[in-house]
Amino acid sequence: MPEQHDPSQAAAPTAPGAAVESAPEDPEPDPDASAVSIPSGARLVLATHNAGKLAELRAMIAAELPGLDVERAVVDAGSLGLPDVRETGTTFQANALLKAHAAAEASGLPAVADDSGLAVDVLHGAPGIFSARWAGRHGDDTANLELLLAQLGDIPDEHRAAGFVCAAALVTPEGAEHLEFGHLRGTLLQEPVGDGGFGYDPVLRPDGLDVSCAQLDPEHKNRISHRGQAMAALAPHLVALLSQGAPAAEPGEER
Ligand SMILES: O=c1nc[nH]c2c1ncn2[C@H]1C[C@H](O)[C@@H](COP(=O)(O)OP(=O)(O)OP(=O)(O)O)O1
Ligand SMILES: [Mg+2]
Repeated sequence: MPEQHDPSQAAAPTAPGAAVESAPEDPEPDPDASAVSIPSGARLVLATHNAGKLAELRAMIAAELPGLDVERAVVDAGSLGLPDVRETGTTFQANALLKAHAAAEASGLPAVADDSGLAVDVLHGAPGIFSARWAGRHGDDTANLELLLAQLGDIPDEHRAAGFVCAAALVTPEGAEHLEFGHLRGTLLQEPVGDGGFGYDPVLRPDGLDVSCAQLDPEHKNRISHRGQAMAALAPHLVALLSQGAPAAEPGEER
């Protein structure tokens, strides 16, 4: 009987940075081997499946690492085909670390993950880590926000203090971890306002401003946001990691 082997069905384990043309003739794939194909030039994985976060994280990394070719060097979990990680942790930091470890292990590249959410004072910090699934179904921003507004329907402005929280984790394939936090305090509006951003942006008015997060231009939001703060704190670690094995220093720079 001829051996059944369809190379198009085979998953190719790849070394970090290697472009794979064809599958190996190995009929017994190693279950531990990565089935992820890494585009050449990739240096960092953003371990998120949230398009809104991804756009913000890419812009932040471009701003923090001006020498980096972000288009090429920064890939995301979705485009690598990495599965969504079950967020089994009970804190933002635990879930950020879970997501970053999973992506770093699967890709062989350093990975950054963000676990974030909205914490409402009168709800003792809820929705918190349950922000993305507050209305029951994961990632339905409109349903989440409408449920929250309905729950707080009787609460007057002076008791609507809330804040975004972000834990950002950088994990290397060897398992080294860096974890940083950021917060953005504000007041929950009675109705959604603005059409920028994502998630709960239309219902949080940052302290000191008279617009919602969804009315800020992206640069302004990133400058003051929970995610912006956490990523700024992570930046020196990212710079140190990504400058390892980097080409040359700037002309004239002492080494
Ligand atoms: O700047 C923000 N502006 C508005 N809403 C935000 C923000 N930052 C987090 N949020 C909300 C969205 C989601 O309801 C939850 C994050 O949940 P979180 O599990 O961290 O992300 P996710 O599941 O959407 O994507 P992933 O886990 O793949 O990164 O908090
Ligand atoms: Mg999530």
